[in-house]
Amino acid sequence: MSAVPAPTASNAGLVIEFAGVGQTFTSSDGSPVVALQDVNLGLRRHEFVSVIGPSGCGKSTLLRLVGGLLRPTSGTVSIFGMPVTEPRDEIGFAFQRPTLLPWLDVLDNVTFPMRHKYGRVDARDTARAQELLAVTGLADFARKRPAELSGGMQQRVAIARALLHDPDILLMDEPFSALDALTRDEMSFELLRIWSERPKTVVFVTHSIQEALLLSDRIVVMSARPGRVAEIIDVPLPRPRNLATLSDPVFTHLANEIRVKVFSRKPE
Ligand SMILES: Nc1ncnc2c1ncn2[C@@H]1O[C@H](COP(=O)(O)OP(=O)(O)OP(=O)(O)O)[C@@H](O)[C@H]1O
Repeated sequence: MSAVPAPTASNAGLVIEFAGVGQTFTSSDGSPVVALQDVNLGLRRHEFVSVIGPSGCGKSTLLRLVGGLLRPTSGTVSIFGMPVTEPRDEIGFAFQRPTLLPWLDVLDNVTFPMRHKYGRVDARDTARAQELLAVTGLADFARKRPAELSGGMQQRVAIARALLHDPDILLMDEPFSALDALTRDEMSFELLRIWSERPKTVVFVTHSIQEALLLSDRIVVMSARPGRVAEIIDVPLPRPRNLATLSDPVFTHLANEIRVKVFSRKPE
């Protein structure tokens, strides 16, 4: 068994750290696809960080690396100072589509990861799932099937499922992109409420500058492929954020600034 290196003084305070990370895939015709190149990035405890950038710049790849679904071709991704070598329990994942099991009701969908992992669901898991359904406004829908819910409600079920084991880290890959604009705003506020009640380090991939600004402490702007960290922008908007945040002059100013940055990053 290989020894796990101890955290170093430089990364001790970081929850997630990318150090010189590169990811090269081999495409179906055998040619290399450099998805990420020399990514250096550190995320602090309970920080909400969004990742934004042109299509194909490696945003999902970043999440898959943190989630242990992929090993970097160069550099190291660490969680709490330990290199990620496989999926870990302290991580929750929410994807673009809710991926619920249609034959299970809402409650059983939320507890499904426990059944899948341990072969059973205990009373504590069920109680926690019910609590999360209450937090996400779905208490009355526990016994409904996914097909009986709206898209926004299904996505909330998926988020409740990702939170079931109260992970320290929540990875979200465009979780609201399939929703209409109103539901999207509503879901953003809902997520902020959950995050403030149960703080965790969140990495949130989005194409929406508005969503990134509304939610984040910092926004990572990626360059077009090969994806690199082009810029990290602090979001000094006060919390709690609400509808008024959207018309804050700082919000408007930053939205314009980020728009220029994202659109000026043409593929190389
Ligand atoms: N398993 C794979 N095999 C080959 N190429 C891959 C693989 N996974 C990703 N890629 C390529 O790596 C690049 C980055 O992909 P990734 O999905 O991370 O980008 P993204 O920024 O999330 O894109 P989008 O915004 O369109 O969702 C793309 O060019 C993609 O085609």
